Amino acid sequence: MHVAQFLNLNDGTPAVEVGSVLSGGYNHPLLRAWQNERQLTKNMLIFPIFISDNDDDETAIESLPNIKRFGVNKITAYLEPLIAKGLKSVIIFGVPLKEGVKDAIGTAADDPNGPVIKAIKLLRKTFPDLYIICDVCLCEYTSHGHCGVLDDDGAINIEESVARLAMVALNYAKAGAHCVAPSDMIDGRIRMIKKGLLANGLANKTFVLSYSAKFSGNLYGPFRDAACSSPSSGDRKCYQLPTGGRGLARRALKRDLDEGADGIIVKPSTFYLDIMRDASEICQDFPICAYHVSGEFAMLHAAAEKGVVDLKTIAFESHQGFLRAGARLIITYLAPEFLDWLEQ
Ligand SMILES: NCC(=O)CCC(=O)O
Ligand SMILES: [Zn+2]
Ligand SMILES: [Zn+2]
Repeated sequence: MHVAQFLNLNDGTPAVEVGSVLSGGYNHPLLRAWQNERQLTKNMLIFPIFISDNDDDETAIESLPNIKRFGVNKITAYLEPLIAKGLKSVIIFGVPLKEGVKDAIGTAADDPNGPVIKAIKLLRKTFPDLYIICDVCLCEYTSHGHCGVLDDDGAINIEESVARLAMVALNYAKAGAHCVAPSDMIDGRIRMIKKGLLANGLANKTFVLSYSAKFSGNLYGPFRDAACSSPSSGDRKCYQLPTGGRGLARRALKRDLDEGADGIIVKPSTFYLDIMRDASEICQDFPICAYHVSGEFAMLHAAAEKGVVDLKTIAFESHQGFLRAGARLIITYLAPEFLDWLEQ
């Protein structure tokens, strides 16, 4: 019996109508590629690198699979094959390991002989086409491990923090960084950084990529192992956003654009796709970057090791999700793997 008769559809309409059939639109691999709002490409990948002040350092980080901390004498040999495979950009995190180098204002952050400034100069010279982003924060360099300068009562001193962060950003730009990315989340630093760059003739040469929507939470643990940057007391909840703070994130995104950000970061990524979507509306004329943070990366590896997921498949699924939500750049520890996977 015809299905229309069986269902008592006596009006002569077929059971499946013209507009019901979507599958004809994606029944071929090429058609599925056409459905992607954006295809993941090598240009989108930004690889985090940890540079310590031990020049010969090459240390594996247990909680960050396949990721090592390098000294300046070891980093170029590590990056060379990745750049040959198409890596276009890195974001540098400095790690001071030497005894006594951390202080209240994070002097080591922009020490001319410190790891970040040395790495910027070395990478600019060795890899002229590599785009160099520097994370700008104080937490790796302060004795208290907070992201700014503190008052006596332990609260962030906004004025002093912002001034110090702008100084660090300017020194990175002067050393040759193409982009500075302030991750501290302290109010007003984007405007001050822009002012400093402008006053020194560097505003037109330096991209300010603001961590505008950075949430405090449980996903930064492996990074803190790598960068040795856990706060010695308290937490970062008074400057990083609370998990439920969608409205705060929207306000921070608008504020940072007003202050002159050239691009923005949403961090972490997987659990904050709504924020990424918000950012793609609020910052629609700006590049939006997802930061797939250390805890997210470690979770994917752990699940893959347990056989719960396939690493490559889940990596594409998660990163494709960031693009779908509106991101156009991705800071990811999976960059080396993607360079291989995107060749296959
Ligand atoms: N500013 C960098 C971080 O706070 C952590 C990133 C990560 O967990 O990968
Ligand atoms: Zn910090
Ligand atoms: Zn941070």
